[in-house]
Amino acid sequence: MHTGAEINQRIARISAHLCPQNLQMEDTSSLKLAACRAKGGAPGFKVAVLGAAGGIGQPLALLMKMNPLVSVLHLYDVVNSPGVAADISHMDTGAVVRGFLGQQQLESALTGMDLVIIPAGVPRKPGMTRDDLFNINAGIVQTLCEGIAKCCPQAIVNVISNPVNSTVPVAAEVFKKAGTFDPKRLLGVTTLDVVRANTFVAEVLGIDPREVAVPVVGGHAGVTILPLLSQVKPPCSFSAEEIKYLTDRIQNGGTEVVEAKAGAGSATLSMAYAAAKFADACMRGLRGDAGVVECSFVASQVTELPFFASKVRLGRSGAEEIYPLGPLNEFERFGLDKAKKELAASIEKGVAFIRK
Ligand SMILES: NC(=O)c1ccc[n+]([C@@H]2O[C@H](COP(=O)([O-])OP(=O)(O)OC[C@H]3O[C@@H](n4cnc5c(N)ncnc54)[C@H](O)[C@@H]3O)[C@@H](O)[C@H]2O)c1
Ligand SMILES: O=C(O)C[C@H](O)C(=O)O
Repeated sequence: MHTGAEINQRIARISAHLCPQNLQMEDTSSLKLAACRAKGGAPGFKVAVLGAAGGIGQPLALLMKMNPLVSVLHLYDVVNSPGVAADISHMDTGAVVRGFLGQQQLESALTGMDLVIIPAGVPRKPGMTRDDLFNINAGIVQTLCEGIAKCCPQAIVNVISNPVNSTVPVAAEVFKKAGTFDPKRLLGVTTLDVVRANTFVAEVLGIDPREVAVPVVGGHAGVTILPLLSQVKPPCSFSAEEIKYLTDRIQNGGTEVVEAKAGAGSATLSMAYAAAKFADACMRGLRGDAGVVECSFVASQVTELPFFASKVRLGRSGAEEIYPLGPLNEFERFGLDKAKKELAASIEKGVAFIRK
């Protein structure tokens, strides 16, 4: 026999699980119950996806729900997140899913998170550059990072929103202003460039892309995307024609998808795959795994620029080691000079947006 109070508690717990987006900030009893559920679940990391109802956000939420390293998954958006959360929450994997809708629930979405992934923002249409997204997306990233600084300043932050070359500096400035900036914990996601490079190089070599590792350095837009084809693993050589073809295709992979989608957005599925791969690497680093190395756009001293993408070793505190670029050939040195010129302006634009 259950008492009336026990039955009420059980109903509250089930409804918090089914409709977690309905939880109010002041509804502390439901929040406590939801927290108990999380504690009772599999050990792992608490992850928030901001922009979870979007083209990237939805498949990324699905992939994070499938990741055994995730114990709690918070899905935040300004539209449609309750539906996405309800849908994803029916998957019989370990992570407890909660949805959060609108600015008034941002703080609840962020509190206690270990890893925050940001794919919120508008995507490109044909004819646009990533920089054309700056005016809208910089403001979105600013608001979300202000929430992170307040509610989970220790979290690892993965920035996907474009233009990454500027939104990462925006995020850094927000954190500096709040006194919470830790350069090791702020990572711009450039994994899609590496994923594309591995795929296109494997096609040319006629081998399995899973056997290929191409370092891609610099940034995440046009000529700032610099694949180091002289450092491909397994070691191989390319003709001058192949180098030109591969470099152009890797640098314009995003535009290739934007044009193919013909106004319906930019890469979402391959991006969700890339973001999930990078988030998994971040969590393996947080767990203390050795030798977790990925390319990422981070605060860096590898060049004279304050931010640069290169190989980083991910550990318990984020990007614990940033590797130098290694020997570059003449083609790559030329590409690096071009990349740095464009990157300097994009970084400055992001910094100025907050310091204005
Ligand atoms: N880093 C990369 O390699 C990479 C790759 C692909 C796309 N992107 C970028 O990712 C971003 C998202 O792309 P998408 O295709 O998912 O776009 P989308 O329009 O499909 O989804 C964006 C989502 O963000 C949400 N959003 C808008 N403002 C928000 C706010 N203030 N708080 C929370 N959520 C908010 C929207 O409601 C929407 O659900 C774009 O800026 C795009 O350029 C980056
Ligand atoms: O190209 C875009 O606008 C989206 C993204 O940056 C990509 O590389 O696919």
